[in-house]
Amino acid sequence: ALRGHRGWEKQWTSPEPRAEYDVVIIGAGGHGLGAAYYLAKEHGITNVAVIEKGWLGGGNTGRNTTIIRSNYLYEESMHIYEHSMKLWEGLSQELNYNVMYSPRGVMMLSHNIHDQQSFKRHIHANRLYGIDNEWLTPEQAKAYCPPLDISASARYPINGAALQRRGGTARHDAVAWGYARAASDRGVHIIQNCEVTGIRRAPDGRVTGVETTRGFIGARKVGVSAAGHTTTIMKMADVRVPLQSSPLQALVSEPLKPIFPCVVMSNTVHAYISQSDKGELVIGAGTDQYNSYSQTGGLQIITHTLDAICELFPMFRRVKMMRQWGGIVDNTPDRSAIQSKTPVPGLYVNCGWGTGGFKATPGSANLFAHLIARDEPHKFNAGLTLERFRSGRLIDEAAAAAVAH
Ligand SMILES: Cc1cc2nc3c(=O)[nH]c(=O)nc-3n(C[C@H](O)[C@H](O)[C@H](O)COP(=O)(O)OP(=O)(O)OC[C@H]3O[C@@H](n4cnc5c(N)ncnc54)[C@H](O)[C@@H]3O)c2cc1C
Ligand SMILES: CSCC(=O)[O-]
Repeated sequence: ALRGHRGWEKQWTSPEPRAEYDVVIIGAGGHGLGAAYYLAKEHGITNVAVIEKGWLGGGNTGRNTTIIRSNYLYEESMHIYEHSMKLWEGLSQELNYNVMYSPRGVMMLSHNIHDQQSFKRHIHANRLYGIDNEWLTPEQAKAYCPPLDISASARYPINGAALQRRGGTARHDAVAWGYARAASDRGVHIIQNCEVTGIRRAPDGRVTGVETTRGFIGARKVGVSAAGHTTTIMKMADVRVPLQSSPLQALVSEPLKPIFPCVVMSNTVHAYISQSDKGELVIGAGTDQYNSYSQTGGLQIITHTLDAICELFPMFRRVKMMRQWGGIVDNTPDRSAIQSKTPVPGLYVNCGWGTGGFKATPGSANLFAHLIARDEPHKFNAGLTLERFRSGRLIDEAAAAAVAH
């Protein structure tokens, strides 16, 4: 129950933009809204505006399959995803908004010796860092998720699985709404239906504000948190960012009685599945193989994914699909995020979360706020620099990305 339930009055204000703010954040997704909240709450910076071209939460934050986990390979990744996981565990209380965090377990299926070696490497690395992750035999995987077909005649044989029991799901809309209300309560302005069309700079190169469809808005600091649209925005400041924007699709089935107890993912067959609290099977696919800003995607991608789901879980072969959609994900060459200062003084960028940034929402927001407020990274996001693509100090998480990207 929400403490001090507020009835149905407005959840957040929708003010006219001021002429100037201390900080402007471009993008009212979970990352941008959360960063504004933490700027106010942890750094006392409340003269902040989050500028959103559409409606808050309407981007990937409201379009994802809500999987949360921290079982990545490298220390830089484990820092930020585990920081996030710990924030997820207390987020409903922090925001006084039920984000429906559900640690039901995330199980990554192994189909061949390569999968097995890769997952066991992740398990050992995670355990060294203090992150829970364990190897299951096929029989143990079936016991944890009874609908799974582990028979020897299965189209995609299973030789084991990696289980993170603290992994799970959360309600994506609620995360955006919770951060928006909490930020707004602390004086942050959320300016929706206001597209950023330019980034203005002073003669010495420093950022001075953003051009928008509702006029110029001045700011000493600008944080870009626009996911699939990052490259087009950073180009407004002559900053190139190594991202590929492409569609990632998901779909939901007709509602069923509770039948699916956890999250199951398969890198090899490009499919993952969970069941929402409304009873729908929530199914995700790999990315489309082309760059695009369309929030749709190719039919062949989801039919392949449904083939895989039907082979892994034969009992779902007669279930009807109800709705399909896509988002535009921003993948970096090494499949790790960028949270960094830029060559433009006062301009900061948070991007590259690709297909896996929902799980990072609270951690990323918290650390992006730190970077903007202090003009230097926290130790947990210090490795996520734009510079690494020049130095070659990459953080290769393609295997942990979990589906074909
Ligand atoms: C189908 C799908 C499934 C996914 N599943 C998972 C999952 O299970 N687990 C997981 O961890 N991750 C998942 N992801 C990835 C995750 O959704 C994203 O990485 C994450 O939500 C990004 O959050 P964000 O706040 O950075 O971006 P967004 O929520 O996309 O917010 C960016 C905002 O910037 C706004 N914007 C863009 N350009 C401008 C402009 N010029 N002016 C003003 N505003 C602008 C957009 O309108 C948008 O609202 C999935 C993504 C998709 C598409
Ligand atoms: C879209 S893949 C979801 C994840 O990274 O756990």
